[in-house]
Amino acid sequence: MKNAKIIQDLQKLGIKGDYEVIYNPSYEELYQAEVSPENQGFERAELTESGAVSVKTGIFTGRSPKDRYIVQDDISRDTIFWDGKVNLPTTPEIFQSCKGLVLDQLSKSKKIYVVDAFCGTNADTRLKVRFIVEVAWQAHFVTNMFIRPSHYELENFGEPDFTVINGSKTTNPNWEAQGLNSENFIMFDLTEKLQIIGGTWYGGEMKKGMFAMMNYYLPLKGMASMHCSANVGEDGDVALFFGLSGTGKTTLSADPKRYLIGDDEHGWDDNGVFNYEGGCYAKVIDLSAEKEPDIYGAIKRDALLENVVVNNGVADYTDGSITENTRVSYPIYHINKIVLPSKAGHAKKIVYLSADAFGVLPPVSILDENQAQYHFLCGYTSKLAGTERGITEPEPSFSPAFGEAFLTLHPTMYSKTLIGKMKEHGAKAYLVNTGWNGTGKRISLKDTRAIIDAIIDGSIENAPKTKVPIMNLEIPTSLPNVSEGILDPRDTYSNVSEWEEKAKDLASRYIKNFEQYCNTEEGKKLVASGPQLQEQTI
Ligand SMILES: Nc1ncnc2c1ncn2[C@@H]1O[C@H](COP(=O)(O)OP(=O)(O)O)[C@@H](O)[C@H]1O
Ligand SMILES: C=C(OP(=O)(O)O)C(=O)O
Ligand SMILES: [Mn+2]
Repeated sequence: MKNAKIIQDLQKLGIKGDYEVIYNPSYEELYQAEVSPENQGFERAELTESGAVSVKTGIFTGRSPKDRYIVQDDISRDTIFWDGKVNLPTTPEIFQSCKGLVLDQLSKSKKIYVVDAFCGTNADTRLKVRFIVEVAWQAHFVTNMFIRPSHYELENFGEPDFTVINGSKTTNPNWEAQGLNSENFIMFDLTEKLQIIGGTWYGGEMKKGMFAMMNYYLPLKGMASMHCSANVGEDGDVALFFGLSGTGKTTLSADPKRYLIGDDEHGWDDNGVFNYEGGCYAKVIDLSAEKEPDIYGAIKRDALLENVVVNNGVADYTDGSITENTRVSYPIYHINKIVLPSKAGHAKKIVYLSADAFGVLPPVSILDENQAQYHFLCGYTSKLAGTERGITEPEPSFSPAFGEAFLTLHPTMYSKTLIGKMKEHGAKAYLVNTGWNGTGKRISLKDTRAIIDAIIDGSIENAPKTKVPIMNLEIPTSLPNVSEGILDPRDTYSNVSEWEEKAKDLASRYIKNFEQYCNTEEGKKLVASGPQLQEQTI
């Protein structure tokens, strides 16, 4: 019996005691478990009018990067990028101590949910991940977000490649003596191939945790591993949308004219682009059926809302009183136009989404090959409110590969692999500002969508163009269906000198940030492709 084998596996891992195992529950079983009156506190879910259930994730409504550690040992020592910020080192001893806490917590459970799922569409590069959780909606979350194996695949799942044990109900009392940041922890051990979680209930730690692991294994095999959404047109033309949280990956990839490949995490190998996930995780703050019909329509039975205010069973998407980072997860087939399995050919258009809080960047710039590399390494954008603890308003940030928080290797590993693929397949890159301009307002979704259309149908290449000084960017001055007077950011200021002042400030930030890449000839060569404080002389 499968369950007897799973219980044996859990006992071997150190989850003792007498518990019932619920293995890969169906959506119906998950629903019954989530709304059970036995649930306490944040375990509870409530049914909403759309058919989706809604939960609160407790004090953690976003990721907690300062509590995230990777064990430093013989496997990780010389491979992980120990930048002192994203990948914080911990010792095998501290990991074992926290693992003990998580095992003790689960050993007290009467019910344990075990979900076996895939991370990665292709059999040769996917991770077979086993999630072990005690909260029903956490099992629902990973069922939505990861690739659901077929019955046949589940029968033949074999040993997992990676295991995630979520002990969100426990915290670490020894954190101070152990020199950790807090009683909460998210830890990875690459030798044991294990992620453990304590303190935080936020499901994003499991989702982005496995993304960080794919970001480790795939580039080491020469593949690009990317924080981007992806879609494909009728002709098989693939577009990628890179960007930090809140910049528009999910929104802009749900395009009724195209087929969705995935909304957040992809690889690119010799055959093309492929999704890591089996679902989407969309922001729902201010969501409306008019502006975002595909995402709105995806919120139905089996979708899982997080931290949304619900009044008498009706979700109020305008209410950000719990967090700005209100979310919904749903299986990818809740979007009407998709490709399944989630993969397609090689990408032809690469869009870097940047939400510029300074209002300096043009809504769209056309990048040449060196600029494509320069801006990918810079990853200039803003951290938007909500997805990370402590971020409450847009904070300018240079996030290499538009995903610094999830890079396990040196940033140049990601630029090398991506730029290599781009050159091989003749892909063109564009920098799109989905943030602010001189009006003080965010560029409208309608304008951004028209810009994306012009990139995808190629009309941007035939548009009249000009060069924006200081930022050293080439822009179109007119595009079909894009509002007049916004394409050149200088036109959105009452006085051009205002823009210039801000642009100089931003340019010096770019230049300073890029110094870290100037210790190689290759890096130094790219400086000329970035913003310039002096007029360039040839
Ligand atoms: N011009 C714009 N382009 C894209 N998104 C915009 C724009 N203006 C406002 N938004 C809003 O910003 C958010 C983008 O979030 P999302 O697509 O989930 O980002 P990501 O997937 O990159 O985290 C959505 O709530 C969307 O409605
Ligand atoms: C879910 C996250 O990001 P995104 O908004 O890119 O989906 C996250 O950063 O935890
Ligand atoms: Mn997203």
